[in-house]
Amino acid sequence: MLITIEGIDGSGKSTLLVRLRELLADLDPLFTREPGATWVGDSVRRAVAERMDPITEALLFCADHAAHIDTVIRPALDEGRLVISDRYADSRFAYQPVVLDGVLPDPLSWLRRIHEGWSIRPDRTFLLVLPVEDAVSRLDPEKKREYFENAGILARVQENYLNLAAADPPRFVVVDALLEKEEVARFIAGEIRTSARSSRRRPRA
Ligand SMILES: Nc1ncnc2c1ncn2[C@@H]1O[C@H](COP(=O)(O)OP(=O)(O)O)[C@@H](O)[C@H]1O
Ligand SMILES: Cc1cn([C@H]2C[C@H](O)[C@@H](COP(=O)(O)OP(=O)(O)O)O2)c(=O)[nH]c1=O
Repeated sequence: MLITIEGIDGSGKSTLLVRLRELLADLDPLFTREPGATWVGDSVRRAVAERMDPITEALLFCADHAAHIDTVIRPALDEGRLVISDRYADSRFAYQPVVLDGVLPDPLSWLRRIHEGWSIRPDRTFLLVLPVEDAVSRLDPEKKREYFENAGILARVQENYLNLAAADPPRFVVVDALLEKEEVARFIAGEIRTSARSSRRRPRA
């Protein structure tokens, strides 16, 4: 079963993942992430840091996804493991339309098309949602920021995420990321357990 965790920068994904490792240890999940589960992720980070053109950036994120599926996700799912990914395809569908706005006529359709036929659809996606000002105030002022990490861009990214969730309610669980950390983690861990118990075969995209 494939579970993905999504949300804007500062929504609490990394914090949640640390706690899920403890709370779900008995299920022996494989924890992974995008970008950066393979060396292709280094190219993505470089492209983002150098502000390469948006098409190059989107295709590199996509290449990272393909390598991630091939080397990490598919082998683990084939072994019947529970896989939990910190960001996945929905990050592309939420972030890149903002970056590609004005570059392509319909960025979301283009992004969906280039995932078709090979990407694996998650069984469940937990989307952490909070007011953008709260997310920005949580970001570490000492850490170098990607250009995505500004309130104007993140507001549009979060709107895209909410539209994705509204279009696919069986898959998405929208979680209030302002709740106390432990409450967020326990709720999501409980939902993953329930899904893991009831899962039979995993559907593919
Ligand atoms: N539920 C929460 N309530 C308050 N602060 C939180 C919560 N979750 C995370 N944080 C804090 O917010 C900051 C950003 O969280 P982080 O997990 O790094 O977010 P992300 O990985 O989504 O960018 C960290 O300082 C973290 O301790
Ligand atoms: C996976 C993915 C991430 N991103 C963005 C979200 C983040 O701002 C940035 C890096 O992701 P991430 O590594 O999660 O952020 P952090 O540096 O806080 O650990 O890339 C995209 O724009 N598209 C994508 O497909």
